[in-house]
Amino acid sequence: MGRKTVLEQIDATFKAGEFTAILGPNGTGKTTLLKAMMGLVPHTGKVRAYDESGGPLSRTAYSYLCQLNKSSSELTVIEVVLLGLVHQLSWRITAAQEQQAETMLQELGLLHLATRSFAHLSGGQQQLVSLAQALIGRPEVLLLDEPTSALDLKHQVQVLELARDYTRQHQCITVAVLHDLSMAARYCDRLLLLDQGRVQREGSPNDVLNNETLSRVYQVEVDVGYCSQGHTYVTPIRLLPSAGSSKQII
Ligand SMILES: Nc1ncnc2c1ncn2[C@@H]1O[C@H](COP(=O)(O)OP(=O)(O)OP(=O)(O)O)[C@@H](O)[C@H]1O
Repeated sequence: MGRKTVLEQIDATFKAGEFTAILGPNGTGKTTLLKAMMGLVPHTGKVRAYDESGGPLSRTAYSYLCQLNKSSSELTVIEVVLLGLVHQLSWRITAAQEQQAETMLQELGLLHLATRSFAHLSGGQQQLVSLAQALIGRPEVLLLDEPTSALDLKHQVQVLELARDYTRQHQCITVAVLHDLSMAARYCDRLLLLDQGRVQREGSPNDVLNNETLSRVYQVEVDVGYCSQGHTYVTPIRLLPSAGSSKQII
């Protein structure tokens, strides 16, 4: 990025039908990795995606949900969702495309907002509508940057279940940047833990989430446990002395 190297020696493979979370501290290169996969930042090395026959996937097969920024767009909610079909739209929006957008909104429980101004929605509602936009084109590669950052618990579960189910049903390659380690463990098949621009650990939630690795990467003493259903959860205990004062922010 400019003359600054953000990521180094990233060697990762993402498989169709797998939901992968990218984890790691702030400023460590997670968004940059998604942007490199989208071809949005200059990078050396290669990012390649293949279809079932081994041919390269076209850019139109990718969908990218960027980090939440409150938008002042004058478009209505349904217009924002239809933009997700931008590669298929012509001068006229067909009734079928409009129906597709309504179905997508219905699936996310947002149909009642269809004619509202996108700018006047809450942050969480804008995030859900943006997800509808990302999904409507049935992407084969779905890149989600903190898709649940503005959502309450119910909507976090809804979004992560939807992303997981979509990934399996459509054999999509789905990669999401997440900060909630327990949610990542609950919904993702694979975790990729980044720190200082490098992959520190990757694998199943059980492989990646352990006290030693998380304490080292986040500088926080944590307790990694298993709930009665067998899911991994991470509870923070305290900042480690090497992390500095809790009053000093970044
Ligand atoms: N447009 C930019 N120009 C220059 N440097 C940038 C730019 N965007 C990001 N960076 C730098 O690249 C590094 C990685 O940023 P990135 O946004 O990828 O981190 P991140 O892991 O996604 O962080 P967060 O969890 O805070 O969203 C940071 O040091 C950041 O300052």
